[in-house]
Amino acid sequence: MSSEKLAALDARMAGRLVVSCQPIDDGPLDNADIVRRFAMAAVLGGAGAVRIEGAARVAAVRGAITVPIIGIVKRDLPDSPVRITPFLRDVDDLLAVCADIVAVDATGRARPETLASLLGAIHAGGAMAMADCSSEEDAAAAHALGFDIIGTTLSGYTGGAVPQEPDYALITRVAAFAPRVMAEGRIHTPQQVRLAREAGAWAVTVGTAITRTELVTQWFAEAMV
Ligand SMILES: CC(=O)N[C@H](C=O)[C@@H](O)[C@H](O)[C@H](O)COP(=O)(O)O
Repeated sequence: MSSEKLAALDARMAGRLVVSCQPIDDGPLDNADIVRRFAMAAVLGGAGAVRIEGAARVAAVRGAITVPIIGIVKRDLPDSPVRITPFLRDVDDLLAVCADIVAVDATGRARPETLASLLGAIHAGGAMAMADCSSEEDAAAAHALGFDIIGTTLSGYTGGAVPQEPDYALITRVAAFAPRVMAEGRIHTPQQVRLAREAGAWAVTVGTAITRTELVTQWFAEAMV
């Protein structure tokens, strides 16, 4: 990506909070108009960008806000564990509705289309590319391929029990070689945002703690000892 476009990305997103507006599937908030309103409320609260699932929802949000949109498509595939934007047609759909950034699963797991082809399509469409990684190896490979933003999104989600805490160590390790590390995953409090920034995050994404009301309510309900 050109240095001008990267500088523009830094100007809009470096040091900013990103709000992932992905309600729980099939829950009462799982609705395009609610996602649009979550995004508008996030911007009012100070978000520098939003992360939105599905081309139709990106389109709904696009008309309501001017901050960058990170677009993804989530799929449950029968023959691959890759869920986030697995296909070129998903990239095309997100580009068609003007996602500024397209994020894709960048783990080394079996996948239907190559990471290089997804990256090529994102850049050919004029968007920025974000790699959702699970490990330092994923991040190094994605950085070498030319992804603009490296996310810790999938750390803890590729096998075994999901940890409680964010993966600060991974943020630090990736920030040692990549200029734009998105801290993402299990960041639930302002203190955790601060720690992610101290670990070297370029920007920080918070989802569940802002837009999954059922889970946040559960945290509080369970504290009612
Ligand atoms: C692992 C996976 O599929 N993560 C997804 C990626 O889009 C979302 O379900 C997360 O909500 C998002 O990454 C934000 O994280 P958190 O909700 O923990 O703040």
